[in-house]
Amino acid sequence: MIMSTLSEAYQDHPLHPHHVIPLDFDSVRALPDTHVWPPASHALESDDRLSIPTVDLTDPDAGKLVGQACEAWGAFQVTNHAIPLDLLREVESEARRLFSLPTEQKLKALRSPGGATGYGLARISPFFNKYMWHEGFTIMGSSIDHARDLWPNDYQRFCDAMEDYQKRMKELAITLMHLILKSLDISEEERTRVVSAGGASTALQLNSYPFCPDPNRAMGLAPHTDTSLLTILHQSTVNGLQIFKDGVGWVLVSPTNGSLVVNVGDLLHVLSNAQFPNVLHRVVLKENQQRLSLAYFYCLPSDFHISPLAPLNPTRMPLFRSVSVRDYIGIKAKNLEKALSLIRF
Ligand SMILES: C=C1C[C@]23C[C@@]1(O)CC[C@H]2[C@@]12CCC[C@@](C)(C(=O)O1)[C@H]2[C@@H]3C(=O)O
Ligand SMILES: O=C(O)CCC(=O)C(=O)O
Ligand SMILES: [Fe+2]
Repeated sequence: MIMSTLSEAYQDHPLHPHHVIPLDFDSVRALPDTHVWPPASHALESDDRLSIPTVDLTDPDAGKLVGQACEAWGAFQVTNHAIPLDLLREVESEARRLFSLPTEQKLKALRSPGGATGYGLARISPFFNKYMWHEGFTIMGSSIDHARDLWPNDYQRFCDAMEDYQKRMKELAITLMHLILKSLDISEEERTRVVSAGGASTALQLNSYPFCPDPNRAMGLAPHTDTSLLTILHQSTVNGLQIFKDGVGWVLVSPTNGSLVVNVGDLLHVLSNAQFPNVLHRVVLKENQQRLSLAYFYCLPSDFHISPLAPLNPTRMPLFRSVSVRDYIGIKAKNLEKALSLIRF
């Protein structure tokens, strides 16, 4: 069976170049009005009682703990995940090398309006009337074409690091997906059908939040949910990621050395019949330094039809109609966070 790639699903929804081309961050001395946001509502400092759970993947109870975290928070951190610290450092350093290039050089790898990969603003940009203080670089599989445009004589190091990282992240995503679906009592056959389809449809997003002259009035990444099944996030040492918990508000997710943040995305929310919240999150700029993050999205191919998986807990009635990933991406490209309500019965 030929799985259709995720990038095909974005071709039908081209963005206006204004929503692709980032600001020339090097040349700005003051925050332009186009980038001024109303003050972000305050977030609670996380402490042991009020932070996403941390799960040690070598814990014999890891499956149960991961299931509980998905249900209560739609997010958790993992430790002992077997991703070498050196690899995390290497990829972060290559990402830093990329974003440190002069703007005109980065624009050589600009994402095309209907494209999915390359340098540019976040896809959610058109839904907001102000621009985010953010630049991203999206990779799906090989990064060689864009890397060659950026560094004609020195692209191999970048490509090797990104390839190695995606390979290791895929293994971790598969492990996590099996644990999570098992916690929902999904049969092994059904788990394998979903998880192996996902392997063909992944993306790695390098995020940079450049040094900002007025961080309290800017927005790093506006509140959003990820479209993925799950997202595995590595954040550099700079604070900024916050997640929204119903009844509590915005909670800071502080970077802890070597642990990775896992978010439930829209697709897993649907498969779980809304048992797992697709976590709303944002990035604020509070600190006076550049922030980097690496987000690995484990998705499903665009011809995959998503609907709640049996057995259906807790209601035993499916809450969503079946829709292809391609159609869901189309609905989200037009409606953003209202997309899920449009596929709900
Ligand atoms: C697979 C993907 C998820 C993503 C769109 C993309 O094609 C690659 C970029 C991803 C990203 C990263 C920043 C936040 C986000 C909402 C966005 O605008 O681009 C996500 C997209 C998503 O989850 O829908
Ligand atoms: O930078 C971060 O911490 C979050 C990034 C993110 O939410 C994303 O890439 O979807
Ligand atoms: Fe995100």
